[in-house]
Order: sequence, then structure tokens, then C-alpha cells
Amino acid sequence: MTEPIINVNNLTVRFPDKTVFADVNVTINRGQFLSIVGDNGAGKTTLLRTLLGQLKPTNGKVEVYPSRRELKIGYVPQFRNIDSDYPLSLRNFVALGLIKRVAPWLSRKEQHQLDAILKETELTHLAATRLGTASGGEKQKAYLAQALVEQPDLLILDESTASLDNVMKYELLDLVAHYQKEHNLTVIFVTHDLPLAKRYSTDYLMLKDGQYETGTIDELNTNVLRADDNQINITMNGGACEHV
Ligand SMILES: Nc1ncnc2c1ncn2[C@@H]1O[C@H](COP(=O)(O)OP(=O)(O)OP(=O)(O)O)[C@@H](O)[C@H]1O
Repeated sequence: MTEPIINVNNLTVRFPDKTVFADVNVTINRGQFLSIVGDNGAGKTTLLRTLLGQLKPTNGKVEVYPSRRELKIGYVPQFRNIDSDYPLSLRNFVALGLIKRVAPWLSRKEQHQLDAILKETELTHLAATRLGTASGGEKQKAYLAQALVEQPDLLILDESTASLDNVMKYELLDLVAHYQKEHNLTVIFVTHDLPLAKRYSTDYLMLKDGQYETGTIDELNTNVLRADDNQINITMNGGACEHV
């Protein structure tokens, strides 16, 4: 049964000098792995910020189910190195994804959650290692574990594979794909990397020159971006968007 978690209706974002996209319609269902693809400056980050409620659209709306407050989101950024003198163990770094209060200990339930996610991301043997001394791929897996430890409904991979080598990219996404199937997780993967998107996604949304195209991932090579087919009107009226 399809269960929408995000519904995007006629979404338009316009900055004073540019319409980034116009009249975008897409539904993201639970269990879907949606890749948002497009060249530099195509509008991927702008779309993501609008979905997350950080940017108010010029027109249209984003509905979130059951509500923005209740939908749990995990976020993995683009890889940035962590200095070798970073003091936390990998386990304590992952535990930061659980801490919502000032307390120096974790409950038994939280300890279980932490052990489970370290196992699912194949990091158990590194739990006591100082994160700063781990490899780049291990650090990025630790970010993934931190994003998943609270068992989110939606995982956002924001160019999370961009600075990783090929082996690490596939290792990271294999873990995501495995976790996704086990837990019926919904994934939004923002990327330039079409082969990776093809391999792991169920669906895609491509942004290009103010237009968009969406479909199942099998259609990614064959679809031709045509404004008429997608009923896109890029000369919409409306004010510049506001930042919230
Ligand atoms: N706050 C802003 N004000 C004005 N223009 C903006 C703003 N944010 C983004 N833009 C413009 O909107 C367009 C889309 O930018 P965006 O960052 O969403 O693209 P992107 O696809 O994420 O690019 P990249 O892959 O390089 O991160 C760009 O032309 C950018 O310069």
C-alpha cells in the first residue's frame, strides 16, 4: 500500500533574478528511494530546503505526513574530514544522534538502539576507536549511523557520497539500501552521480534549466525533458521567496 509522507503541489521558487523551478508536483511515498539529480546550480539544494520548510516557496505547497513535527528525519551531509585530535569515540559520536536532553548517560533502550545501529552499519568493531583516527569511509559511516540511530522515517543524503572514493561510495549506499529494505525507510538522495542514482534509487526527480522531470529510475535514460509533458509553466507570477 502506498503511503505518502511528502506531497509537493505546484511548487515554485523564484529568486529576484531567477526562477529556480516552477509548478513542481511530486509525491514521496514511504519506502521510496528518490534521487534528486541535476547539474550545479540546477536547484537541488533549493528544492531540499523547501521540502524541509527552511525556505518558503514563491507559490505552491509542501504537505508532510503525519506532520512536520512528527516526521523523524535523519541527515547525512557531504563528507568533511574530522581532525585526528577529535576526542570522541565512534560510539559516543553516533550517540549524539540520540541526545535530546542534558544527561551524561543513556537509557537501556538507547544503549540497545546504539548497539543495533553500530551493528547494522558494520561499525561494532570500531565502537571504541577515537573517531579522529578512523578512515574517511568509516567517518562517513559514523555520520550515517548517527542519522539512523533515532530510527527516522526519512533519511536525507545530501551529496553524502561526493568526496568519497568509488569503493566507499558503494559501501555506504549498500548499507543504506540494506537498512532501507529492512525498515521501510524513505530516502532522498541529492546527487550529481547518475550511475549511483540509477543503481540504488526507485525513483528520480531531475532539475534542469528551470524545468523538472520525474519518474521511476528505469525511465531515467529514456525520458526526454519536455516542458509540455510536465505541464511546466516557467513564467509564473508571484513574489520572490522569503527565507524562514
Ligand atoms: N538565497 C538565494 N538567493 C538568490 N539566488 C539563490 C539563492 N540560493 C540559491 N540561489 C540560486 O538558485 C540556483 C539554484 O541553486 P542551488 O544551490 O539550489 O543549486 P544546486 O543544484 O543545489 O547546485 P550545486 O549542485 O552546485 O549545489 C542557483 O543559480 C543559485 O545561485
